[in-house]
Amino acid sequence: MIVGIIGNGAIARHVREHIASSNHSLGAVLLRPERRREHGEEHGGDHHVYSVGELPDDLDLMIDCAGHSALSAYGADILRRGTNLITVSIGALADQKLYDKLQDSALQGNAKLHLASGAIGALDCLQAARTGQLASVTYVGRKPPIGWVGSPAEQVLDLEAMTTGAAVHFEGSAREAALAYPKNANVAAAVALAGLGFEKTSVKLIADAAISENIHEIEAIGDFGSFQFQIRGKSLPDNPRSSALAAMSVVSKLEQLTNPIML
Ligand SMILES: NC(=O)C1=CN([C@@H]2O[C@H](COP(=O)(O)OP(=O)(O)OC[C@H]3O[C@@H](n4cnc5c(N)ncnc54)[C@H](OP(=O)(O)O)[C@@H]3O)[C@@H](O)[C@H]2O)C=CC1
Ligand SMILES: O=C([O-])CC(=O)C(=O)O
Repeated sequence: MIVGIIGNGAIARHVREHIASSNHSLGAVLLRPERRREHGEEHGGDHHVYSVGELPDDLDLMIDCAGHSALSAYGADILRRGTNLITVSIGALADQKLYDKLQDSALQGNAKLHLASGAIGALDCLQAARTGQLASVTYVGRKPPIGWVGSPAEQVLDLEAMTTGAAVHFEGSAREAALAYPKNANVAAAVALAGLGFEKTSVKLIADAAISENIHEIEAIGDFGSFQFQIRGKSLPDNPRSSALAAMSVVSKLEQLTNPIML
């Protein structure tokens, strides 16, 4: 496939490395229009483009690795032009207007928006469990203080001074979490979409000085029984906020779309 990527950050770089060593080829890297000045006007060997209109016609797939504002800015136009899109910015779907717009655009363009599972697992279990009755789903996201820098946690905690202990800085619904923490609570949105929805999924976010990994936990109870899931994810070397598994889940989704037999 000829694949385009939105963004040039930690997740995007991981995905680009995979594409470079696969049978796929990179067709475009979509960056903010402001970046055009830094890179010059030409579309050099880096495949840089600065708007959806500049994307090549022969793209088979776009991958959003750039966060909520990018999905909001480009997602609908990409889907409307008939290009399938993988996104890791799942929390953006907590905005119901954006959700509806993306859905309408996908239908108009006969394209699909594929959600990468991100930094969490067990979403298949939740999806199956919700076809029976799900009584409750709670998600707890725990990161070292540095993982919350730039988030609303800074308004209630002195993250830099936090060298011991753990502190809850958010408790509420998955919708509130996903909208307030666009770089940190995409997992809350994934859990909500797989299970009980944005309102009924309870979320707790914790800064924990005693850990070095991003720990995500789900507890679900329903007609199926109950499960507890915990993952201790290493962060990407160039972004302590983002788990490596989130980038790997994008690669996995790309493979799912191309392999003839896939779980
Ligand atoms: N589903 C999940 O479990 C997870 C999801 N995520 C999501 O993935 C996003 C990216 O993570 P990561 O790669 O670690 O972040 P980085 O900060 O390393 O990179 C973000 C990249 O996106 C670009 N970007 C941001 N906004 C726009 C925009 N409006 N248009 C074009 N480019 C844009 C940035 O460009 P510039 O330098 O110009 O700003 C930068 O290249 C996170 O913000 C988060 O929302 C992250 C981790 C887990
Ligand atoms: O990468 C992670 O560990 C989780 C994350 O940032 C998110 O949910 O947005």
